[in-house]
Amino acid sequence: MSTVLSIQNMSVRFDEFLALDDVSLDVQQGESFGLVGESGSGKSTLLRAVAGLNAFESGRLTVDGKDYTGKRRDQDFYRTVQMVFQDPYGSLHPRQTVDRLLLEPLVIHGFSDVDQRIARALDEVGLGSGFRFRFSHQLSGGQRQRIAIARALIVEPKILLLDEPTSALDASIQAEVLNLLEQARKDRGLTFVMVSHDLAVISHMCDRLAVMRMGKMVETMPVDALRRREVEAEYTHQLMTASEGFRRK
Ligand SMILES: Nc1ncnc2c1ncn2[C@@H]1O[C@H](COP(=O)(O)OP(=O)(O)OP(=O)(O)O)[C@@H](O)[C@H]1O
Repeated sequence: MSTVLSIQNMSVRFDEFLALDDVSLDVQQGESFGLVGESGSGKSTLLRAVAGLNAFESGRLTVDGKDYTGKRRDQDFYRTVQMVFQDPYGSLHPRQTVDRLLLEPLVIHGFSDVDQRIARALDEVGLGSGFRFRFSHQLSGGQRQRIAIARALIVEPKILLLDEPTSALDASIQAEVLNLLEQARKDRGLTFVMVSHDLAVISHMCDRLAVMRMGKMVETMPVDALRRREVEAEYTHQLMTASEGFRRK
């Protein structure tokens, strides 16, 4: 396995507030890596710093062998890395058709055979060509999230950054979308970095995970260790207990 995403000693500051504090992480090609931690622990900040949506003030980011700094990202980056956000309502322009939403990234990255690619992308996310000329405001939350995933996959990236991709959806739809993502990962050999507040989702979807707290990485472990409750940090125990307590209710 080779490292496809490397973060070394990354820090992000918002004015005086250190939201990400000296975080390091290597993600291997084909791996599914989870980020968990309480609200405000810096999970989204880390993902957004990789994507260039937040600048990082120090540290090193290497993606597919190329170094990136600050917020600047080039076309290679967006061919390699795509991001799917939590809110399927906010992430798609409501007055654009599905066709237009899927065409845009293909044009930006200079793909030809756009019709076949759009048809294939819609099939892959289980919607089919009947959805092609719908406006995104005519779609349910789950359908929108499928389009957001299709839009990310259509440029054939290597890495998907997934920021709570199913937490805005109903439980039954959540499972469908997670299965769809897992299938796409298997079929395409994708690498995932996935943020979730839900340990069960991370346990189901990921090979390894990192626990974050107050901008720091508390511990990194294989998901098997989480399942066997073989965790080292007291904070990880607290997170596990909190999530089990919530589930029992
Ligand atoms: N643009 C910003 N300006 C100022 N502070 C910010 C900004 N973005 C995030 N923060 C702060 O950084 C901290 C980490 O936020 P972040 O969104 O990364 O947390 P999170 O772990 O993803 O939480 P959640 O699970 O609630 O999404 C929080 O205290 C947040 O208020």
